[in-house]
Amino acid sequence: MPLPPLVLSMGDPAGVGPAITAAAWDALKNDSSLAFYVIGAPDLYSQHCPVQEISSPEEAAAAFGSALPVFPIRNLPEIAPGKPDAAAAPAIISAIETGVAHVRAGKAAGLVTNPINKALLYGTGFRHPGHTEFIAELCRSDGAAALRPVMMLTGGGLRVALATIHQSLASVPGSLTRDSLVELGTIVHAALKTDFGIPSPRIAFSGLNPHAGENGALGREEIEIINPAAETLRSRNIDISDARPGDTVFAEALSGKYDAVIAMTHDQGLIPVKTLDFWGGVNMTLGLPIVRTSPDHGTGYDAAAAGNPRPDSLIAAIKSAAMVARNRQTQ
Ligand SMILES: NC(=O)c1ccc[n+]([C@@H]2O[C@H](COP(=O)([O-])OP(=O)(O)OC[C@H]3O[C@@H](n4cnc5c(N)ncnc54)[C@H](O)[C@@H]3O)[C@@H](O)[C@H]2O)c1
Ligand SMILES: N[C@H](C(=O)O)[C@H](O)COP(=O)(O)O
Repeated sequence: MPLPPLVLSMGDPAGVGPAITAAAWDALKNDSSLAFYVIGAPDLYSQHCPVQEISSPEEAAAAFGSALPVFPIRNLPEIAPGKPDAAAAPAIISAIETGVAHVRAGKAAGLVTNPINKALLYGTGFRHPGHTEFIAELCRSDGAAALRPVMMLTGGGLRVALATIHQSLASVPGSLTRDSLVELGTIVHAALKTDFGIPSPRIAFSGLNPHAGENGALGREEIEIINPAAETLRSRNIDISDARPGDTVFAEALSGKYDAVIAMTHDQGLIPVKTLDFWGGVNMTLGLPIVRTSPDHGTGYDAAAAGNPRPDSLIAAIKSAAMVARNRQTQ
């Protein structure tokens, strides 16, 4: 059965989002299997490419070959590229909310988010650390327990999931628990099978401390938290390593030993992916009932102001969302 189109959220209108969305449409417009529409203000896109306003997602597929389908947002003040403005915050948030609602209603196959400036949104009272946590909250059904969203970055031959996401480095050791790592390993294992089609995934835990703690001499989180979590997961038939040294585990994964690495901190996990493949990197959220991906870069205000920012990572995110949606459909 053909899937519905993907939906893109506008992101920060002063960032690279509008230009890379138009450029991605231009690159993909002849491939109906990657059809998408964007929720945003039509004027943001019409300066870059032909645009067709749509009043429902069902109109997107027919329009896609000749114009960028735009599901319009009307409450956006005029914004110049490279000049962030907090007045755009309600429209930025509403584009994400509407995108999630469309996917949950089955009108779109997955959500691809354009970058937002987190500090700008925090300043207007936005209380979620990023898309990842906000979208998990939007996906929570009334009265249900909170979902555990998992950030995974792919690129450069790596898949890297994060044990901790948007939090200070100082708070990381205190928030690592055995139960939380068991839950995380279970979600990553299920996603590798379902979303990536890997029948028998092999996963590595990275250590937190240098040399994975050097038998406890350089830190005890490996002995007391990470390795016991790995043991529990192995007892449930999940192929996962004890904590591997963080400086070599990514080279081991690149050599083919692991299908994914679980990193303990945001930068430990994202530095290898963004360094190896900034333009092909994709950020995706595992553990949700909807498909969600994003480029691996941020708002890139300087690139937006200079004009012609690169759409490569957004294109990779669109292709990844389509792949995951297809894989989920065939389960
Ligand atoms: N998915 C997201 O929403 C997301 C992801 C990462 C960062 N951010 C946000 O982005 C903001 C800026 O973060 P940052 O400066 O650390 O990272 P950034 O990715 O925006 O910029 C890093 C460098 O890459 C360049 N760049 C980024 N995208 C580009 C593109 N498409 N074409 C050409 N050059 C590009 C920038 O000009 C800059 O030199 C922060 O507010 C952060 O919260 C959002
Ligand atoms: N941590 C991500 C990165 O650095 O690429 C980024 O901030 C995006 O996070 P959300 O998808 O939660 O907005």
